[in-house]
Amino acid sequence: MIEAIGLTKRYGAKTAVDGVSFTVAPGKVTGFLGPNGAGKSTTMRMVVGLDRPTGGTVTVNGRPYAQHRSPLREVGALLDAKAVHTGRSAYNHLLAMAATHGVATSRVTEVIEMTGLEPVARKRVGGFSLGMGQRLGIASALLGDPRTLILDEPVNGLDPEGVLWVRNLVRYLAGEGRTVFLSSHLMSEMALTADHIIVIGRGRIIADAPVSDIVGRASGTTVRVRSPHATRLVELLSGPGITVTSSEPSSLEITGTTAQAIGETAASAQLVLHELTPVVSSLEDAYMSLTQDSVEYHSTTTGLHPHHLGAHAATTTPEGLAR
Ligand SMILES: Nc1ncnc2c1ncn2[C@@H]1O[C@H](COP(=O)(O)OP(=O)(O)OP(=O)(O)O)[C@@H](O)[C@H]1O
Repeated sequence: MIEAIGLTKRYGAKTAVDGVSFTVAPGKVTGFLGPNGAGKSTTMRMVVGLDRPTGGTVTVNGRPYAQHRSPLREVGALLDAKAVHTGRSAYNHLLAMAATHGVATSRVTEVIEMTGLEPVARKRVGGFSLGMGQRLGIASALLGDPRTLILDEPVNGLDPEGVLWVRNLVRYLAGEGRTVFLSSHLMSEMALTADHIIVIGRGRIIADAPVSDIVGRASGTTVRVRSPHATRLVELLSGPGITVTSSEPSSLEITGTTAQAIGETAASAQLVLHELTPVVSSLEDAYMSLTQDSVEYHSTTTGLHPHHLGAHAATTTPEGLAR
């Protein structure tokens, strides 16, 4: 269990994490999602005492990380896979960690097997690929058989097989009742891996809900309509909370009402419709609409769908999704 209350981190004038409060519960995988620079790593570093909060508190299994007698057994963390730059072999690196933390030598062999590192276990870590480095980082995190796992972008640099392996591993660990907190900037990956998602943008929590809720609340809010009488239909539909965007004259994207209401309005005015489609958002869509205001640096190829750009005033606001 991880509990943050009003957690804040400022670097000079820059507020990296801005008064966030959240709970990461045991027995499930909680995804920590946000665009680059949102504050994920800083938050995770504060959880394990690597960064000192400017304000607020964070505890792991009921205590601040530093107050645990054997922290490695409480919390396993993968924070920067590239941090291990050593001439030692993976086996010796893990052995040294085990020795300094009172972990049995047999556990080293166990985590090497669990993470598929056997073929390279005797090789110098300095020469590892990013993927192998990630596996070693995860092996280190698992070494103390901790109740809580914190993994910062664990699938970075992994091939599809590696991504699948991480997904199965974290689901397995959560299934054993452990607390699993992992960050990513990829909603698609989180959708397949996490049970619960906390979304952070510009240092603030913008959503904290089960995966199904996040999609559910964002979906069904847009209806695609094609009609030769689009202009008349827009006049009839206009009202508070309704937003209409149009990429071509006969085609509309309408938010703030339902397909049923639009169909009835059209029928009573005898307007022909060529299409009436509720657009169910994918998780990626939900994420984009949640974070579109909180991306630090927009590029011109953000992958935003045109309707997101137009549907800015949609009724589903980030605040509306936050708990
Ligand atoms: N040591 C530091 N000094 C100054 N600013 C920092 C420092 N560490 C982080 N920041 C800033 O704080 C903000 C949050 O950074 P953080 O690394 O926590 O984000 P992130 O969500 O993990 O992003 P990424 O996925 O890019 O790592 C960013 O604007 C970053 O530039």
